[in-house]
Amino acid sequence: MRDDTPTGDAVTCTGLRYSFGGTKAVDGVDLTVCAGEVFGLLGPNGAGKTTAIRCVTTLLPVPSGMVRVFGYDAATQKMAVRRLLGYVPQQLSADASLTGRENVSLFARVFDVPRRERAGRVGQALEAVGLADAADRMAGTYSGGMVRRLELAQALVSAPRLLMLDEPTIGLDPIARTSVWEHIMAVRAATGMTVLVTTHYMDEAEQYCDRVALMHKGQVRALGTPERLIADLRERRGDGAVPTLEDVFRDVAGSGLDEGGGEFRDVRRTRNTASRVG
Ligand SMILES: Nc1ncnc2c1ncn2[C@@H]1O[C@H](COP(=O)(O)OP(=O)(O)OP(=O)(O)O)[C@@H](O)[C@H]1O
Repeated sequence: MRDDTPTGDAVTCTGLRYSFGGTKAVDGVDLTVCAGEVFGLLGPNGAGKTTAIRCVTTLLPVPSGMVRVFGYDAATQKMAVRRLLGYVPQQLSADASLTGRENVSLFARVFDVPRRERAGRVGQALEAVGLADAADRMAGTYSGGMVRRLELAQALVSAPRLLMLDEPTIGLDPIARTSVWEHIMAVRAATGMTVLVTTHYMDEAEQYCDRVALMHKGQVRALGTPERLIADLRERRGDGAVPTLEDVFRDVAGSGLDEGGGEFRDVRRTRNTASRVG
């Protein structure tokens, strides 16, 4: 019998590069996401986070370097990689004119959840994100936090081993942000899935991520547990003050962090995402 249980590290990127014309969006990224951890890819607008994770999802090709997901090559074994993934993109992926249940059912069909298991799995996914009671309402009537949780259910219905979330809490109020994270963490605790998340909310990363990579201008400038990165900066500064993860970021990114903060396209996309869930 074939054993499909994925083994080894969840994600390995080696020398990953991706350019849009002359723009080096990802400029030589090396990182490993261990199985079962919550890994945060952090950085300001335009740092290269979305491009990097799109390469991992196989939505973008890997023109240079290597990306592996549980050992499968994202360039040559796309379908094997896709079968292991759940992905919540920044752009809206729920249909406002369908109910929550219909939206999740659609994803169950797309991801080939066996017909006889479908209704049960859709119900479980909605339950897992706290939407069981609202499942038969139109998604158009949901609050921003509920829409994000619905998108989470869509990604969870295929029981992914690796859940990838691009800015899952952008534009949400603090209560809705906490609720999204609590549901992610509960599913992760129940299933042992790996979570790879991009965010520019340093406080969330500090609270929920086991390890983080700080990206700036297409490169990983620091990588480790939030505690280690903070302790290292504290030691370097030697003034007794306890820095935050944001201080660490400013330290590794230098003054570049304040210059512009991404191109117009990046800011506009962030605003669009924020306003459609807000
Ligand atoms: N489709 C595209 N065409 C041209 N350039 C792009 C495109 N998508 C991204 N870029 C550029 O690539 C760089 C990295 O963008 P990317 O979206 O990966 O950053 P990000 O860290 O995810 O930003 P954000 O937080 O705004 O999502 C930026 O300079 C951006 O302008």
